[in-house]
Amino acid sequence: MDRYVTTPPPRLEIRNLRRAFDGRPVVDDISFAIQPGQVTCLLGPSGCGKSTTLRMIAGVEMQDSGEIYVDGQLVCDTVFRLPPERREIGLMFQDFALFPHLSVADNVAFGLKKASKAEKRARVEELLARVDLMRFIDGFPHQLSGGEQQRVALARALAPRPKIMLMDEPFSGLDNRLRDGIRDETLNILKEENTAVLLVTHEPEEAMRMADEIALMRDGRIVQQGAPYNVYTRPVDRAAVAFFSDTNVLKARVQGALAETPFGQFLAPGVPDGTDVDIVFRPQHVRIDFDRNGQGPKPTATDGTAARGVVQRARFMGNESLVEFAMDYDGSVLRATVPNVFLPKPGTVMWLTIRRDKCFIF
Ligand SMILES: Nc1ncnc2c1ncn2[C@@H]1O[C@H](COP(=O)(O)OP(=O)(O)OP(=O)(O)O)[C@@H](O)[C@H]1O
Repeated sequence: MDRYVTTPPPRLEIRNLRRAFDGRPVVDDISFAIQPGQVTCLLGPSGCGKSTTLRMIAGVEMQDSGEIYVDGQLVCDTVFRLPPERREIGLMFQDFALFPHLSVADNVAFGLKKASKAEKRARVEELLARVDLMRFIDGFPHQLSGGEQQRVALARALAPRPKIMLMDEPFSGLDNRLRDGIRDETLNILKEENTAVLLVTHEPEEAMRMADEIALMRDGRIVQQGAPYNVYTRPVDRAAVAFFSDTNVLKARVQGALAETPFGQFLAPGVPDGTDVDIVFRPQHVRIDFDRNGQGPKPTATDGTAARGVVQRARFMGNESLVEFAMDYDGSVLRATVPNVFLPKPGTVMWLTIRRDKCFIF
């Protein structure tokens, strides 16, 4: 019996990928790996280098340095370059453009160059059944809705059994209600096919919904990588918090490992005396209490001291209400969200506390 258990190499691995345009680094030393059946999301604002990374993996853009491996085999470095069509990579982009003059069946069969007629037909039928579109097999793209076209595009991309699927904002052309369903369905099919998926998006909700792992990108670099829960709850910096949600910021100076604020003291272990810090927290972690004869709630260890604020504006957002307060201590605005309907009148005096365990100090 074999005494050694070897772990297979990742389905896709990129090492130290770099690309500059006109001397400006656009992809700046990016490395990551994706296993079969895993969805990794490159998430970041417009222009941070997501699409360029994807294009290098697809083979339509050359890197300045770095390597790309599929199943442990070198696909591309600065000397060797496997042509795009031999990389066994499927592509899905926002403007997925089915071929308008080809039938649905011929669109799906497009990448099956080497297969026999019978094999092609079998694979086309299998995939169209999988995306629940067999009834359109002899139809043409213009007879399909946007969502149906998207599902044909998925079937077309999957037909040659790619090892890796690269998706660049593939759902952004669809309207909201349709999008959730198609996203989930696409994800199920990709998982069943055991495809490694690299999805590019600038929408945190999409990344949280789809990804097993998020790689947060900024200015050509990956600033944080991990499971969505970890990236959301343990952000590396203020911008990483702000990328996922609205934020509030308190400024404070540290003395004796404590940051003094109108909401009481915050622990700042290891921060040198005299350092100015930002205490960052999300609106859902602000607690609101009514004013009782000019008093707020008593200080507690978990919520600190209450600070007095006056309601400026309250808006109903569907699942929650967003209330903006002008704070007494310096007139700055803090935002709080409250589940369901909570619409106090502008001018109402209230007391705010902040959940200590949900704050980030940078
Ligand atoms: N061929 C090119 N020549 C010059 N600059 C380029 C080229 N391709 C991309 N860029 C620049 O590189 C930067 C990153 O572009 P890229 O498309 O990778 O970003 P992105 O994160 O995908 O953004 P978006 O979500 O808007 O597509 C941008 O500033 C872009 O203008």
